[in-house]
Amino acid sequence: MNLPVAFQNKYRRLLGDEADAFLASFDEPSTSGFRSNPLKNGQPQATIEQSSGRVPYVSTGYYGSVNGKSLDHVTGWIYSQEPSAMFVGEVVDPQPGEKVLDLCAAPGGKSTHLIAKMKDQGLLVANEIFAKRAQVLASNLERWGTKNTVVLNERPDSLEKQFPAFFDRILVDAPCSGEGMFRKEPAGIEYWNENYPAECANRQRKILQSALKMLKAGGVLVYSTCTFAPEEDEQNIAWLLKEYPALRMLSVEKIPEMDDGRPEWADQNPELKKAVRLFPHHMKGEGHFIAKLQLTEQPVTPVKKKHKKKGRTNNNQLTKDERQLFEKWSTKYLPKCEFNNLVKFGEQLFAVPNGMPDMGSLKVQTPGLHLGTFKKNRFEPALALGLALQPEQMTNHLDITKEQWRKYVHGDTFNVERSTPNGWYLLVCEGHTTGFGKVVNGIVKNFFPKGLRF
Ligand SMILES: C[S@@+](CC[C@H](N)C(=O)[O-])C[C@H]1O[C@@H](n2cnc3c(N)ncnc32)[C@H](O)[C@@H]1O
Repeated sequence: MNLPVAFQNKYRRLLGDEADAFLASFDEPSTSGFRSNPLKNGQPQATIEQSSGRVPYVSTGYYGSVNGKSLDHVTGWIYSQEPSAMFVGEVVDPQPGEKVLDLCAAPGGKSTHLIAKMKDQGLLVANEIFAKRAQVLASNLERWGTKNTVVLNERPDSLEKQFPAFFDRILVDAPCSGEGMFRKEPAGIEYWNENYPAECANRQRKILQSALKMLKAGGVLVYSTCTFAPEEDEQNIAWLLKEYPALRMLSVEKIPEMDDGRPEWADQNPELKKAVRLFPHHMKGEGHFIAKLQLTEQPVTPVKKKHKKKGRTNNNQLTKDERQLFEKWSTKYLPKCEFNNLVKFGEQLFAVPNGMPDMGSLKVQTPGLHLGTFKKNRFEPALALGLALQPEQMTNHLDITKEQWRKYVHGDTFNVERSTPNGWYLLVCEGHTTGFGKVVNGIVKNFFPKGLRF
């Protein structure tokens, strides 16, 4: 790989004897991987059989690539993620019932991992600053089948006022110079110059300042990058520890192939050893830096008074007729499920997770579980609801063949036995809930969203 000379010189200076092995690793093929989804009702056997083994530090992690059109992928039984990035979710280690923020979340590798570790209990706020990327994030989380995730599309400093000292854990998986992505995306090398890591470090510090205003006393902050640059890694953590005396480093349990953080690449503070470096010349994966910190006391920054924002407008409230329509539908088809905090955005119905404060004027991509759409006098269930259900939760579920599933994702109708009663069905293929279909006189009408068909 054609690495810039200044890049090579920098890492020769930093790594000494190890530099040859480090620089040679850029000529090796990149490593891919995937995680299985414990929120679903089975194991993605078909994909696991194609894998080349388990990732030793993530119980749901495997080495191997993913077919984006496979049943396992389309129904969210797996998420494609580079193996060293998988360690971040393990370090965050969120617990069921907690309030967690993933501040730089798209496309959703870490968010899907975090909500899985939370057993989909509590609240995950997944935020992404760029609108297009926030859409991709929402779509990936929809496939994953989460009920307790809100997707926002905000700048970190706009969130501060809405969530003062609110979260138990915050992940800042920061935008960075991406040196660990050079093997996968060699085009990234073109952006690199000697000053680029320092520019990224400035932006990262601003994001960290916002994050700290949203962390509870006793809360945990995890900072990660996919770059090797000390400016963005140890030097940013050294800066945090100086700037915020109420922060302390927490140890990260490492496997032998993982490296300690390098105090000598920052201000010599030995605490920096508690951070972890994943290097591509020491282990399988593209590389990462992760540091875990705890806020020991009251929030370090004076919490700004929450501005009184306009509450949810009447447009978000359901009319009596709509409420009755949904209740009738859910009593018939989902008698064992309970949906709280119902809100409407346009004609779309959502269940907002418990514990989510008023969203005021925030840019909301998805305010919770998308239940469906009101259409004149009908309620039409959403794909997200279908993907968040277990087959036995729905009164009617229909086992379909792989061939029928292919017709479904292509947007076609297909036939079932004429004696099948009319009504809504959760379509289940080889144990995977795939979405809804409506049986009308032996024909399954297709409700797979147009934009996702293939
Ligand atoms: C390393 S990526 C996140 C990857 C994601 N956590 C995952 O695991 O899939 C960093 C993200 O930060 C976003 N970003 C860029 N500039 C930002 C800023 N100034 N503040 C917050 N996020 C930013 C990028 O759009 C990008 O989606």
